[in-house]
Amino acid sequence: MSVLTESERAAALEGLDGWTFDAARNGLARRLTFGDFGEAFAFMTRVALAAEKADHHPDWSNVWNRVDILLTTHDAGGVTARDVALARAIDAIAPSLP
Ligand SMILES: C[C@H](O)[C@H](O)[C@H]1CNC2=NC(N)=NC(=O)C2=N1
Repeated sequence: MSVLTESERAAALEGLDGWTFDAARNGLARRLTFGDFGEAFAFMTRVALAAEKADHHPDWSNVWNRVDILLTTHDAGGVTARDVALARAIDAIAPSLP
């Protein structure tokens, strides 16, 4: 899996919801805020299942109702189509939460 070019990455970002490119960490970043910890963790559980199924995993952290996600492909050293696919899956999960 090869790292996307700058223009491929920019095009991918246009189709995503609330993601930016974090140049310092070389990944796609999104922060989500929920009503409380339970909602945040329910979201993380669903993302974890999708990530495991795809064998592609987020770098992320959670503080109470906030989840910070960074998607990068460690094996390739940057953003690949696998990160874009996982970002899409996360976007599909996020709005379906109560
Ligand atoms: C062996 C296995 O396919 C790899 O280690 C996978 C697992 N999940 C992964 N997740 C991410 N984000 N990057 C990877 O390079 C990666 N590699």
